[in-house]
Amino acid sequence: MSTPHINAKKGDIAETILLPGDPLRAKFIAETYLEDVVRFNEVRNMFGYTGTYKGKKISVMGTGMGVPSIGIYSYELIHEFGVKNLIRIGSCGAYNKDLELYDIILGMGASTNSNFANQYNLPGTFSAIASWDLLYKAKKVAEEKKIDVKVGNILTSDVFYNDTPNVYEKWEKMGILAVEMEAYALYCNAVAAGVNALTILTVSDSLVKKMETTATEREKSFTQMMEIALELA
Ligand SMILES: O=P(O)(O)O[C@H]1O[C@H](CO)[C@@H](O)[C@H]1O
Ligand SMILES: O=c1cc[nH]c(=O)[nH]1
Repeated sequence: MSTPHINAKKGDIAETILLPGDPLRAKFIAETYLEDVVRFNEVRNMFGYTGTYKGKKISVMGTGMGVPSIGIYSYELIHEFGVKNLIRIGSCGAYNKDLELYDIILGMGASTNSNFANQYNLPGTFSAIASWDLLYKAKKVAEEKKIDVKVGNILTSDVFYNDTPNVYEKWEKMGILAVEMEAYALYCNAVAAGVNALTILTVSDSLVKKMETTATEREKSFTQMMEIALELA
């Protein structure tokens, strides 16, 4: 049951999958946390792995950057491979002044400047929200692990390098905690198919404080977010 983008058979991919944007973050998670790992995808170097974590089957795969990319992968995972729980684990830029590097956010909802939801021909604006079950579980896991998490609205942006200076201040005024580039599409695809999705983010940089982590840190050091997500299988 291969697709143009995923060279795997149904059954090769677990019902629960972690989805970092970076395929090398997927490789790191598979190598660091999973047992009995099999790589099920390498098309376009978008590595995907299935293994077990504490005895439970779980997969992890990169999604690439941006709404179109995660739109493709999440749609195929849901509709061709029967995936039921899709947990994005991404980096984000803080809009809120109280957020520090490495803080963790659970994306209860995603706002956007993307037109992804136009395809549904809705007579209004669609609010994309996380699965309550996954959100609730992730919050409980974080509490058990004594990891502080912020829960709230995030922005899924089509633009990384924005030509309009300080546009983040308008979103911050509306309670947006941080910006990333995929959650809105993931939530749309999940809810339209009746499956579950959640986005967990680690603050990789702050637009307010003008601080940032390195590429290697983004690949390998956001382990608290990974460890929360792994418990959701
Ligand atoms: O770290 P990932 O998961 O890729 O997430 C964020 O990082 C990328 C931009 O650097 C975008 O994909 C954004 O959503
Ligand atoms: O989309 C993103 C991700 C991380 N940091 C940002 O500033 N934007």
